Amino acid sequence: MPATDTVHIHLSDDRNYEIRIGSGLLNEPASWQGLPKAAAAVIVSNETVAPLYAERLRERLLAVYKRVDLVVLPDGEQHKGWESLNRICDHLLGEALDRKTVLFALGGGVIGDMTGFAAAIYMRGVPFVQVPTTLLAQVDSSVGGKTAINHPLGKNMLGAFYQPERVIADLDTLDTLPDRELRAGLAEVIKYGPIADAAFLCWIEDNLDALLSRDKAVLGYAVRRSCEIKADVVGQDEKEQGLRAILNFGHTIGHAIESGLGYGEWLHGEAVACGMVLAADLSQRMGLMPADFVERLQTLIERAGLPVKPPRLGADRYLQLMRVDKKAEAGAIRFVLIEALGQAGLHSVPDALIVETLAAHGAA
Ligand SMILES: NC(=O)c1ccc[n+]([C@@H]2O[C@H](COP(=O)([O-])OP(=O)(O)OC[C@H]3O[C@@H](n4cnc5c(N)ncnc54)[C@H](O)[C@@H]3O)[C@@H](O)[C@H]2O)c1
Ligand SMILES: O=C(O)C(=O)C[C@@H](O)[C@H](O)[C@H](O)COP(=O)(O)O
Ligand SMILES: [Zn+2]
Repeated sequence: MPATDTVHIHLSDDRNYEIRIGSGLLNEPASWQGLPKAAAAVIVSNETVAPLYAERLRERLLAVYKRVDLVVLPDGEQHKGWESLNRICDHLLGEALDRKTVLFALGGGVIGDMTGFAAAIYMRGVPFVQVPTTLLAQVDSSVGGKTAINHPLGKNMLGAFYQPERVIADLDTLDTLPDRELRAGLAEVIKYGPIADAAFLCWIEDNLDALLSRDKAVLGYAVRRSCEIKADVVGQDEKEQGLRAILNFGHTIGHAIESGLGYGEWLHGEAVACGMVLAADLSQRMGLMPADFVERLQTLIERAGLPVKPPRLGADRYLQLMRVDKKAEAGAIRFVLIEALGQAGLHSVPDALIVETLAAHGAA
């Protein structure tokens, strides 16, 4: 049996679940035992991931379920919308699959978010399991139950909070991940340092080269520590009434970049990386953090091969895009700012200061 790290996420009403992390977990029969009983399972994946891992997963699931279907969606952030969601629902309804059917999201965050949303709405809710195959999905999107699709006017604007039954993060699936996607995943790993764990930020700085060269033990620790931090935050504030917003550090500008450019041109992790640099700068301009913090974070993000210079969409366009951010209230844009290393909070920022910051970074 492969070495497995298990992180527990504690939620109200006995909805706790496990995040299992390790090499070879896809092949491990125990990964798929003890899930809700059902006649059928459906693997949802995409054109890139399905040929790599779907057959292996299907074989394992056939030991548990009489029937295992596969729905293969087109690949890409631009396909995280109604059409793909309908494809999943069309299959479930077309095959008359019952409300016990278990969905398995096999892929990155795009597949995970859409499969979770389909699970939330099909017959008002069927169980689902996250099988994340990107670094980003293993450290972030598979955990915590945010499910969604994009709308042309805003990122993740249609969705539900709906928790998976279990998360199975097989580190071996990262072997086939393109370098650009690995770096994008590192953006969300880096995020956890400034918002929640100063020591983890130092660890990332010290281990960045090993992460980039895909040292399995180092990657495993990054996944585990990230999941621990996220599980702790989500356990305290599942539906983002307050604390959970810290996980959105870098996302106010990040999401504006993604939707402003049309989904898919910048990867989510790339947009978040750049958004974190600007949010760090805003933290300084608001008098919360010293200038050397901004330099430190920017240096790390650059070392990770991630972008730090935002696209020049113009200040008005950025403001327009950010006013539909889910954290905005009564038209006021709110940012997650760093208050001390390892501590963050939600702050209203005057438009003039946002414009000044955008201009300083060549975005306006
Ligand atoms: N729900 C959440 O809490 C949460 C958190 C962070 C991000 N997200 C969402 O996640 C999405 C980004 O996720 P992502 O970065 O995983 O992108 P992604 O799902 O688009 O996957 C990235 C690319 O890698 C490919 N891929 C996946 N696994 C692979 C593997 N093992 N080998 C080779 N190729 C592989 C995919 O086909 C895709 O081309 C965004 O939509 C973002 O909004 C959600
Ligand atoms: O889990 C969360 O909460 C997060 O904010 C994690 C983010 O990395 C993620 O991109 C999330 O989907 C953004 O949430 P949204 O509510 O701003 O759409
Ligand atoms: Zn994110």
